[in-house]
Amino acid sequence: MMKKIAIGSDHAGFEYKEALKQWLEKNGYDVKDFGTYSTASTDYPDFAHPVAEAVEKKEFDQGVLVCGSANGVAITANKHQGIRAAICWTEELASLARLHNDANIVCIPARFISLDLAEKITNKFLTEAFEGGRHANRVGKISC
Ligand SMILES: O=C(CO)[C@H](O)[C@H](O)[C@H](O)COP(=O)(O)O
Repeated sequence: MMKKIAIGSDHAGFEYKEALKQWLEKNGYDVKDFGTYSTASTDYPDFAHPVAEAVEKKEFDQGVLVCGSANGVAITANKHQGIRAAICWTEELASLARLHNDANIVCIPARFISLDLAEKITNKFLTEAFEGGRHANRVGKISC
């Protein structure tokens, strides 16, 4: 079955978000775009909250959020109880975010990495599975 992915960005992440959306569709993912829809200046919580809420409600399997540094979208998404949003700037970090942290949203820093690397990170994040075991105990202790 096609994996359902929620994607969103602010103005700083708009171009990468558009490119990642195309890449995801080309690679067989079912994608919903939560905006923004242009490079006009915006506020990242307006897009990070809807994506996080949709993933939290399990309407989507995973999420992709993009902003300039990835800090804003990650901080916002992690306010949601059911969300583990991870800032990833290497493929190995994306891999570890899945294997060890069972992260469900990948946060891409568009102003600091190439688009090619952003695609590789997204691919790694969406294809790795949580290892469970000792990591499940730790993930279980995150919520307060
Ligand atoms: O990186 C971000 C938040 O963590 C945002 O994408 C913004 O780009 C950043 O805050 C800078 O804002 P600006 O209005 O683009 O200067």
